[in-house]
Amino acid sequence: MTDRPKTPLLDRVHLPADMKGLSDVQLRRLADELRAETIATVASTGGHLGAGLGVVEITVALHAVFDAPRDKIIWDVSHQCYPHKILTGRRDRIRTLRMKDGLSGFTKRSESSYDPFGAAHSSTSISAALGFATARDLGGDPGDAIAVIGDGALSAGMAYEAMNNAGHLKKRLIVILNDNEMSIAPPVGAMSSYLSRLYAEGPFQDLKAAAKGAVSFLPPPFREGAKRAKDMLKHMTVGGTLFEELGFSYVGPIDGHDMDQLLAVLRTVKDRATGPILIHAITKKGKGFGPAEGAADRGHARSKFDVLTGEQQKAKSNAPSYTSVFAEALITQASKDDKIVAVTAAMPDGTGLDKFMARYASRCFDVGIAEQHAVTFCAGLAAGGMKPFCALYSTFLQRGYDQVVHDVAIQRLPVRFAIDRAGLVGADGATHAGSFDVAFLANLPGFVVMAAADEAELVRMVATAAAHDTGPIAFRFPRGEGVGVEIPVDAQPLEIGRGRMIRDGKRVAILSFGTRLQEVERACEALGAKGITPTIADARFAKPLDRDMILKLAADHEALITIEEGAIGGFGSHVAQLLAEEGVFDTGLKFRSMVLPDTFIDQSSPTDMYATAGLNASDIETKVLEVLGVGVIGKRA
Ligand SMILES: Cc1ncc(C[n+]2csc(CCOP(=O)(O)OP(=O)(O)O)c2C)c(N)n1
Ligand SMILES: CC(=O)[C@@H](O)[C@H](O)COP(=O)(O)O
Ligand SMILES: [Mg+2]
Repeated sequence: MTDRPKTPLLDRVHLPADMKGLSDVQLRRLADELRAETIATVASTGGHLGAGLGVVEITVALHAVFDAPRDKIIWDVSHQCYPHKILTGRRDRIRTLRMKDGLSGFTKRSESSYDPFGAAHSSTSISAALGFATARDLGGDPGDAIAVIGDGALSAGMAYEAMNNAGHLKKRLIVILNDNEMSIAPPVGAMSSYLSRLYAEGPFQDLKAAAKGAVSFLPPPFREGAKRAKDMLKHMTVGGTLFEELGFSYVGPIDGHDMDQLLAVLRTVKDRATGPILIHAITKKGKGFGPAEGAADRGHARSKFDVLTGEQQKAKSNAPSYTSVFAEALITQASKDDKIVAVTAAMPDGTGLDKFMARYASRCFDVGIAEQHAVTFCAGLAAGGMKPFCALYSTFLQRGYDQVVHDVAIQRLPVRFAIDRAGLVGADGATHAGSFDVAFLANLPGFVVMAAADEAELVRMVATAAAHDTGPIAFRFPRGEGVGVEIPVDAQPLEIGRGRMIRDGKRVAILSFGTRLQEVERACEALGAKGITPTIADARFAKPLDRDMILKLAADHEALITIEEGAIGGFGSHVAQLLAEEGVFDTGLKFRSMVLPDTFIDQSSPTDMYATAGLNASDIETKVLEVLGVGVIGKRA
């Protein structure tokens, strides 16, 4: 391919195969264009910005040297995959990122053969890559397996489980440690300090032999830059690192933005690697976009923004976010009780614990991306006499489930689970939906499980959790803003297992668990115009259930409908179990349970996702009409 400076290279590179004839100079130019395209894309779509900007050169170098999709490039978390998507046949749809029917914000097997493994939760890449490498050696899919994992993701146990196994299996496996000295927040932990020391401690041992080889084995089109590569390779380290002790060859640290270094190292590794090898690349999160580089989170995630100034579009809302209401309520409780401590797994901003930390630094712990540890750490804190609040997103709590069962529930330890991002979250899609926590917590003996219907209820539930000392307790609340209700100043603990009546009506009772209550009220307004006035109740508790209230609702109405922002097996199932056990169905009660459907719902706005789920006001209205046998049902089967 001849270099024509006026034509953007990116317009000629639709797939990695189109990069194969490019010179190293052209590859550098391609990286610059890719960075500009990534910035322009996220400016128009919003999404994860900083991580992608940090791996632009790594992305170009990987696709130039390796042969995807035959070689499997596995991005950890995969929030950094936008440049990869642009280079792998998806540039024409890149401005649909994270939108309904658009590209996912993460890698997804069903989206492209260049995404060999889907991700969005962290620290899975080395395990998956080792799986591919092992399958290959057993006669499965051929090709190299390359995991690209961040320094933040390296705080999770899974990454070590994978390295431990890889060091033992000794399969050819390539891991690129993308070390930008950032997680979402500044990284924490001893491993992070260790990586910083590796980075800072040079000069390293010579790798002269490999350097020599680096020049000689390069095919003619790639010889450019080889001299520099040779010089650079002299300064890399071999031996003595933790990774070497685990059975990996360690190469680095290298400058992950220097294309010459990257190309030389990757070509050498591609040519010579026999067992597991880890390439330590130092990068900058947000690289090349001033407003991201200069931001505290290095541009981790952004709403749509102005490319020139970096200024982001602001959400229009007068109500505070549930997260901030939780944080303030926890601070209030902590000011009255010095046994209260709080734990986050690498999400201080996302969970609001950054505010708590600013106030009570010694009582707040960021344990890194380590949800399993967070749960058991809280169990230990509780056993030691503290009152731990374990603040996790619903979707990430999934990772700590055995710890919830084995370390917390069986020992009846009073760990308080503050479960943020409950229900459908929007643009992050199915991987981040908080769908399952009610189902997997409410079936555990002795657990108290609550859902807040609005921000005032959330404050009451924080007070309830603080006061509950006899066993585990959880409360869930959604992503985004509250409804603008008045927040109680001196919130009192709720009576455990007591729901509340919202309004009395006739014929049908709707029993809501969580923030669908607003949709229920909207539906009932519309039904009122049709002469139907349902009773509305807020269950507050999925466990223990308010048996008296539920049995009375069942006795006083011809139909009972439950609704929740969770999957089958949650609140509605517990109500059904109660009604069945009490013989209520034998008396002819009509019962419906509105839950998330048995499918993973792709990204869209939360409202649209709830429409897909059939849980919006119009769906509730339709359900009431259907159960009462009234009106025409045109909307949904
Ligand atoms: C199990 C899990 N916990 C938390 C998160 C939220 N999360 C997404 S990216 C990220 C930081 C990752 O840091 P790093 O691996 O260094 O990548 P970088 O963003 O710096 O490129 C976190 C905590 C997650 N995706 N998965
Ligand atoms: C990739 C990841 O897991 C996080 O960055 C997540 O997208 C954050 O979600 P919130 O925006 O809801 O905090
Ligand atoms: Mg990082």
